[in-house]
Amino acid sequence: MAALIVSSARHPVIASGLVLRYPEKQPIVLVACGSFSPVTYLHLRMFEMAVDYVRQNTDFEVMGGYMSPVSDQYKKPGLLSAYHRVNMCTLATEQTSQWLMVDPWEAFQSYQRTAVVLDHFEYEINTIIGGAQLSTGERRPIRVVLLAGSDLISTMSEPGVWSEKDLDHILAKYGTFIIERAGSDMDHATEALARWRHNIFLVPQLIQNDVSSTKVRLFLRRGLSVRYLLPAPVVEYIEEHNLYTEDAPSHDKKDREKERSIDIIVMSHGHW
Ligand SMILES: Nc1ncnc2c1ncn2[C@@H]1O[C@H](COP(=O)(O)OP(=O)(O)OP(=O)(O)O)[C@@H](O)[C@H]1O
Ligand SMILES: NC(=O)c1ccc[n+]([C@@H]2O[C@H](COP(=O)(O)O)[C@@H](O)[C@H]2O)c1
Repeated sequence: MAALIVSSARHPVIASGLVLRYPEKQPIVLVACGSFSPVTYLHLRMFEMAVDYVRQNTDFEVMGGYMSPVSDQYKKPGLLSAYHRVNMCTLATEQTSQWLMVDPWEAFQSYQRTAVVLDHFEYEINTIIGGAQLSTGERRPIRVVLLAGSDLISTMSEPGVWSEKDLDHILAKYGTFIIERAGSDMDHATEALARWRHNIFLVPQLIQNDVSSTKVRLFLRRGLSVRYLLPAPVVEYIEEHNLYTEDAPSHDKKDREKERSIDIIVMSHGHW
């Protein structure tokens, strides 16, 4: 499918046929699903944290990392058009990394559940590309693994957000690396998911950083600088296209609370 072929053109590992460097390891790719409105350094850091965790604690080898921006039909408050979100993710990955990519397949169509998105990656990487290649020429399937923050995983215990069938499909077949997120308790996030424990890897955030897209959007609306919170080409893209200046306040209670708390901090420092 075009999505991955486009990405592979600039990806040395995929361009060379996804060659497994350590044959004794199990090859994996990391897939992060989300709004990325806009992409922040924390989104990129999630992948680096997962790779450090993989090296130190597992027998996996990470062959690549993908961001998969959600479709416009997700209709989350503050969700800019897929066109701009994919462009920003592309700038962020192309200019900062050799192994991170954006796959636009999910973004430019109707809303797709995460289980379906992971199946798409599984098909593209194993059926179309043929998985990983060993130096002997032998091929080995690559496991697709979901990469997510603990706030997203905690929604897996909320009624009505994920179907039981999808949860089993995602956690039994693929598994997940969960990145600790400030304000979202990891134990709470996973307590209802114990039956898939063997496929859930908890990655602690050793340097606390709670940058979020909601905060970045709020800063932009208030005319505050977001430099050094996002990759410079993304900041320039936002300025050039005058994005997020008229972002509507969120309808979501949790997001409104986040915005209010930032407003209080900013006002107490006398910015307006
Ligand atoms: N600061 C962070 N720490 C850990 N995980 C994060 C952080 N920011 C985003 N993520 C994770 O990145 C993925 C994509 O998130 P998404 O774009 O929906 O981010 P968000 O920053 O929470 O957005 P918004 O603020 O618009 O709700 C999710 O799995 C989310 O949990
Ligand atoms: N049932 C599902 O497949 C399901 C439920 C909630 C969120 N998600 C995904 O999680 C990602 C992030 O969502 P939020 O930005 O709402 O946290 C999105 O890609 C969304 O599609 C999937």
